[in-house]
Amino acid sequence: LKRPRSRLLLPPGPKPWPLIGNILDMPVVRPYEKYQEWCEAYGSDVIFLHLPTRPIVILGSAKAAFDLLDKRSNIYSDRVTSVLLELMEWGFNFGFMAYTPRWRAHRRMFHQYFHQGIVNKYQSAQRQQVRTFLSWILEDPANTRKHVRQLVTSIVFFVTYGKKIASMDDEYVLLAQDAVEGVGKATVAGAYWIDLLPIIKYIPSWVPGTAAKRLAEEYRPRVVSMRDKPYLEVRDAVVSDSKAHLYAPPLMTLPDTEQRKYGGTEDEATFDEIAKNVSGLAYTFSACSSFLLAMAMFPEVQKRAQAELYRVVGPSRLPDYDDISQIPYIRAMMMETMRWMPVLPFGVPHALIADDTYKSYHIPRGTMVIYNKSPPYNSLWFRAILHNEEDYPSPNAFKPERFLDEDGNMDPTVQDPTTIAFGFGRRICPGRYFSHNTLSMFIASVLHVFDITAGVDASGKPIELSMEMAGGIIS
Ligand code: HEM
Repeated sequence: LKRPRSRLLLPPGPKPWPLIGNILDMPVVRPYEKYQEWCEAYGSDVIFLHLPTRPIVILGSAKAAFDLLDKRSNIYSDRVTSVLLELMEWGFNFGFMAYTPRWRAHRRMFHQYFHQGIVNKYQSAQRQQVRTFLSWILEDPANTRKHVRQLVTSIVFFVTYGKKIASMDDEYVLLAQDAVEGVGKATVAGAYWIDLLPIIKYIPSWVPGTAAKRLAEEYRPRVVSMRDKPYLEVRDAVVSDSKAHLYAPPLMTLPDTEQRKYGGTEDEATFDEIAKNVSGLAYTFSACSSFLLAMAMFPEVQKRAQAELYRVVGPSRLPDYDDISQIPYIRAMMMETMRWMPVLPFGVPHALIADDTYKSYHIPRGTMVIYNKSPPYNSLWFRAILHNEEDYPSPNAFKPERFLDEDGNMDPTVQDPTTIAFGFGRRICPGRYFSHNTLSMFIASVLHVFDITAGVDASGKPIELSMEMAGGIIS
């Protein structure tokens, strides 16, 4: 009540109830469908929702997302700290931190290890892990999904801790999988009242209506184990100098440089948390899986890529990074994977640290901003941004050619989907260059040695594939 009211109108949206605002309107299942309905009903790509703790703005077009989250990223880079994620002990991960000096310190340090000029240092580990993965598929193609999960976990653990992951049922793979699953469940905006009414965290979890607390209690031990166990194991090995089981000089244990550099300084705690930051695992898993699905659904694309690989690499060796850089079609396939089935349908919500005005509407400080960029194929958002006919004709088709000119080179006039899929402004994904190297090696290596087709059912009939997503914050 004390805050001065702006004379401008708030963006349109469903009518709020006294006190509880739009709590009851918040969709829990397939929220993007409801968001789409609102945008159509109110004829606006900016929708406003009143919630007791903070308002929410939903952006329904790429233009609105760029205008606010990118061009005004000095005020749109905060995060809404989720009570539920905090209760699950996810607070150490800077992707969830508010726009504070602590976040800045983490981001700066993460950047030192993953910026564009340095990521190629990890290429040999990425290449080695992908090649090992090929042998798993050869032996056991029925478990491809599990192998992909093991691969992406192996790459991150190898680079961070110098550890090899022995099997797809490795404790660390399962821990990471479980912990990330908790994020998916916790982050559907408005799904849990605890984020709307934080007082719920003080109510015992046996009281009806405190499902979120029970969810947090279920996932907390898994998150804590994922965060601390591998880190402590490697740190102990470094301290006791028994590094025999480590295969590489890992990021976090380069004893002469990093440890000594940060030991005893204020940066030590930041470095410790960065070293435990295995974020990005689930994103890469999603992208690799979508790519495999696309290949099974669009065999002609697969054939063209294989022909290109055959031309450049030949039949007697596996592709390397130099080869990949000579094949624009592979680069185009990566872009198409990001566009066709984006990894984070809603991105990660940003929040606003100062009052703002957009399209003559007032957006108050503290508003949480969700950009609804890519839910399933048939929704407005998907068409509007990464599936719009104008930028991407026949948007449901997986067509890497759309990014190439007549001579087969990259066509700079086509909007690069990675400018959207990795987020915006000061919060843009800092792991994008690293992920690019993983994904390009994955695509080239898998296609060079395998044909990807749908599996068969019990009667031997090919399984029908569709591009429907399983839901949650990560596709
Ligand atoms: C296909 C793979 C990936 C995709 C599509 C992706 C996408 C994203 C998106 C959309 C965001 C949120 C940006 C925003 O708030 O606007 C993000 C944040 C982040 N990503 Fe990625 N990512 C991928 C892989 C990775 C990898 C491999 C790593 C780690 C090496 C990583 C580390 C992070 C971190 C630390 C953040 C939080 C940044 C912050 O809040 O300041 N990501 N990512």
